[in-house]
Amino acid sequence: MSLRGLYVITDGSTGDVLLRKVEQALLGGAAIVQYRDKTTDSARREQEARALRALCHEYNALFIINDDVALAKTVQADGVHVGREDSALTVARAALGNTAIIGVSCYNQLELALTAAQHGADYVAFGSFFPSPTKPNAPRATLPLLHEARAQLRVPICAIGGITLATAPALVAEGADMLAVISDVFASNAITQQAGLYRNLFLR
Ligand SMILES: Cc1ncc(COP(=O)(O)OP(=O)(O)O)c(N)n1
Ligand SMILES: Cc1ncsc1CCOP(=O)(O)O
Ligand SMILES: [Mg+2]
Repeated sequence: MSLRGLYVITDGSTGDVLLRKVEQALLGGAAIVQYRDKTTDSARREQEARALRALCHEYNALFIINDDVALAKTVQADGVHVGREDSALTVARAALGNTAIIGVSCYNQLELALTAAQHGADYVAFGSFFPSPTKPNAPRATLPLLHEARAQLRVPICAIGGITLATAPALVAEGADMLAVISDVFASNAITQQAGLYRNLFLR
């Protein structure tokens, strides 16, 4: 299990639909799954997180929780993803320990990524690279930023935001280790096939 490949992020589906969609993405070769649920339904969130963890591990994929360090700890997720509105990296690390994977959003700021890497982030994420149907107001990152980040950083780099199969190859060519995708995988009516096309970008 490595920090490379297709990184799918759940789309707000719940229950059986959520599990079915994620399993389809795993069948297509998703390497990492992030549970992103912005609701406050803590009982459902915990139940879904436990089920997703088990499913991901069946497929040898990593399971990451968005935002919620406490939930990541409760369900023994592989890690957590935090942004500027969330727990600080140091707080997440103290809660989850050294073996947890902690990813940090760096938007379009290389300085944030250099600091995160220095403080022990396991990966950094830049984006949104393209207009995102999921998060239309996200800050915009550019391919030259990604190029410069690749030159300066040794930690794995994740690209996110409005990614499609048309734009994905350029991100990989500029040094993205992971492509984080919501809509272009989960809004597809052939999720497994779509995930497989992303997975193929990482074969070497
Ligand atoms: C892999 C990955 N990269 C970036 C984000 C965005 O995180 P954040 O800025 O905290 O925004 P929300 O996703 O919490 O709305 C992410 N979730 N995953
Ligand atoms: C969470 C997040 N952060 C920046 S863009 C984004 C959403 C990505 O979703 P999509 O792949 O549908 O653009
Ligand atoms: Mg967040």
